[in-house]
Amino acid sequence: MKLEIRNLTKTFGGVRAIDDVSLDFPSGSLSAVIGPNGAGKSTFFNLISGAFPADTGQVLLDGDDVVRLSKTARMQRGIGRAFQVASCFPTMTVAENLTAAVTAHVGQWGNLSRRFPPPGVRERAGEVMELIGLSHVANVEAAILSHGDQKLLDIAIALALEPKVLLLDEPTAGMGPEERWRMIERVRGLWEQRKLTLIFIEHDMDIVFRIASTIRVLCYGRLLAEGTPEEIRNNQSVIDAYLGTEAHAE
Ligand SMILES: Nc1ncnc2c1ncn2[C@@H]1O[C@H](COP(=O)(O)OP(=O)(O)OP(=O)(O)O)[C@@H](O)[C@H]1O
Repeated sequence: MKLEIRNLTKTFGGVRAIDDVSLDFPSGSLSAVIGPNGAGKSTFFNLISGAFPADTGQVLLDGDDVVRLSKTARMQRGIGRAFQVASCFPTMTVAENLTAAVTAHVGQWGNLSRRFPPPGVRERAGEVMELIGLSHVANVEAAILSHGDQKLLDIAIALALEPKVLLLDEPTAGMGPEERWRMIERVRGLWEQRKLTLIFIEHDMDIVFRIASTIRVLCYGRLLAEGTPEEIRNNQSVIDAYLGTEAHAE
């Protein structure tokens, strides 16, 4: 699914968090959004997912403007999102969390409190678990998972809703180097397998340069540059505003 952003703007008080940003994300593309702290990256995701209303501009999904739709309606149209901080039910197991997400997705909220999920739901939850590599912890409570597995669960919950466009806000935040690469390889695998239009925010430039085919740089709410890893690495304004500083180091 193709995502096009047209002249998107959002202000908070006097701050232009996103300032007239237009960007195209072709169907099946893998893009990174980078930029210094406070550049507007999370706000950009919030405007796409519908967590915040935009002041002006359009969010087009395969040509249809969804900017006035609610978060839930956008989710139903195919926009999925996983967060910096895991958003699962901590006292439920991995399998239960996914079963709940799939049940909700198939419009069976009323069934959530029942002992047995509706037909097909358990299988679908199992598929997502397999796909993301969490089957070995299916019966473990979310709260006691490792940090990396909690993030994977968060992505799995987003995937249970069968998104076409997936937004990942710092999927590797807080992970050690080894766990980080494992996570990113899994994300790349998902993107390939599901033919997702995937957009991720990331501060680790090694990861960004290694896996993104296109990089978009935000700075003070504006689009500073976009291009291939090679183009961005050599872009003087990006070096001045971001890469040449320590701002991207965690
Ligand atoms: N809910 C909000 N209310 C008021 N101001 C906000 C809100 N959300 C973001 N802002 C402001 O908008 C600007 C952009 O913030 P945003 O969190 O989108 O940046 P970011 O690039 O994601 O930063 P970071 O890399 O630190 O996560 C900042 O000046 C921030 O203070």
